[in-house]
Amino acid sequence: MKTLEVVAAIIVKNREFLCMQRNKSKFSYISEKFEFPGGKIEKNELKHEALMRELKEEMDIDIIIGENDYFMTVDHLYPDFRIVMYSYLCQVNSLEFKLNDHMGYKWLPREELSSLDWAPADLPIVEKLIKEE
Ligand SMILES: Nc1nc2c([nH]c(=O)n2[C@H]2C[C@H](O)[C@@H](COP(=O)(O)OP(=O)(O)OP(=O)(O)O)O2)c(=O)[nH]1
Repeated sequence: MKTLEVVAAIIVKNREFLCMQRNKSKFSYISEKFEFPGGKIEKNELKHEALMRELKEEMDIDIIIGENDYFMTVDHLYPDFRIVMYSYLCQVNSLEFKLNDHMGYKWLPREELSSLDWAPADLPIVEKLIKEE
């Protein structure tokens, strides 16, 4: 089975988390689900560099992400592929972004994160965010 290495950004502003809604997909289990923005790491890319590139491409966001912002790794088996997802936590004071690649978004406080229909691989991240305070 194919393994995808993915990076994702947990962006926090005024104690609210940026939750992005994926577009429709042929894979029902990720279609229109919520996720943390990011994408696949390309060959020879460092993880935090891949994440900055993806945020620029998908949302026109310029933020600096460093190895120190690492939050957790999720290893999840979907029916058609496996993903290993490295997440990074980024605090911002203000943020403008575009929806180049998503159908919508929500800013939610920690206690409301579990109300969304998340991509299954994101659930361990959401759980850890809810527990940490
Ligand atoms: N970016 C991101 N991907 C996630 C999350 N949760 C989750 O299961 N995924 C899955 C969905 C996709 O199968 C894969 C990431 O692919 P992607 O489509 O976002 O990445 P990409 O921009 O590099 O892809 P592409 O459209 O260029 O092929 O990881 C998440 O929180 N963020």
